[in-house]
Amino acid sequence: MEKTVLSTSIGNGIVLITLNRPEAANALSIKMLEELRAAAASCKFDRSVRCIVVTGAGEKAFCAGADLKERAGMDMNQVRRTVALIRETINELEALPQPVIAAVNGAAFGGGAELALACDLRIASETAAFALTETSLGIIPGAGGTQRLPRLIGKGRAKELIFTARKIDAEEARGMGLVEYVAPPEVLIDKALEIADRIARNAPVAVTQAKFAIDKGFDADLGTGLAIENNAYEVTIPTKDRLEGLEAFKNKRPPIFKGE
Ligand SMILES: C/C=C/C(=O)SCCNC(=O)CCNC(=O)[C@H](O)C(C)(C)COP(=O)(O)OP(=O)(O)OC[C@H]1O[C@@H](n2cnc3c(N)ncnc32)[C@H](O)[C@@H]1OP(=O)(O)O
Repeated sequence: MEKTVLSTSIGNGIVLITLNRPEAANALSIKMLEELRAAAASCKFDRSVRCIVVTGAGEKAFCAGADLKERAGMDMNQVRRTVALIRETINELEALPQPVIAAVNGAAFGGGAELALACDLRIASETAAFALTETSLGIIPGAGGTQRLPRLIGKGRAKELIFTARKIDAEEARGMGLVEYVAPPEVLIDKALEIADRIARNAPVAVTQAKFAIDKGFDADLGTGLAIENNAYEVTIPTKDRLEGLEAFKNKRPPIFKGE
């Protein structure tokens, strides 16, 4: 049976994860969720992985969210179980120690938008569109959308998008701070990989600790956040990479970081 998630190591510690159901707008079937979970788990424990890029196969959709055809045949308990699977998979992707970049190549609707929201950075194709369509389907965003969207773009804008289920294009998304960059479709992956490569060249322990400090500190009060930052900094002090950074600076050469 064809894989619905392709995980490809493309060198320099970068892994490209492709949602691969273009004929179904890359909707999150149970099989795809299980494969995505497995792909995330294999990155989590692999110290050689320094950055992950997630994209969708085809030109039309990044991810159309929950598989609504699969859902149509489910009873209420199966729906609960499937929504929990979507939520957990997206949470696990967010919790990866390495940075995760969404290369949004087309429509990111419902759970697809929520997947993008759980990534650390979002690069959108000029042809991308975003929407939390759930209220138009009689449900609410159930995979973090009601929580991550207001944290990213503010409560009022998030409420407007969620209450109206309005679709926005890539430029509007950028204006709101929902995406960091917009790129022409033909260079979207190159742009995402360029950023991934810049990240992958930095000291892995430093990058993962910076992610940890930002994510864990973001919702805390400032004092707690600064204490989290201090602890995260402490982790970098005994590393060989810190000494390599100093040595490379002294010798005016690029550092070679090993993640130790
Ligand atoms: C916790 C999470 C909750 C949720 O995620 S709720 C679901 C939220 N998702 C949506 O509201 C998206 C619904 N889909 C769409 O709006 C459109 O589709 C797209 C904009 C994504 C793509 O539009 P276009 O390029 O015109 O293609 P197309 O003909 O509509 O779709 C291609 C094939 O993909 C199937 N498909 C699209 N979305 C889903 C989906 N979410 N679940 C299952 N199948 C989907 C279609 O039916 C069709 O298939 P066929 O060719 O057999 O007619």
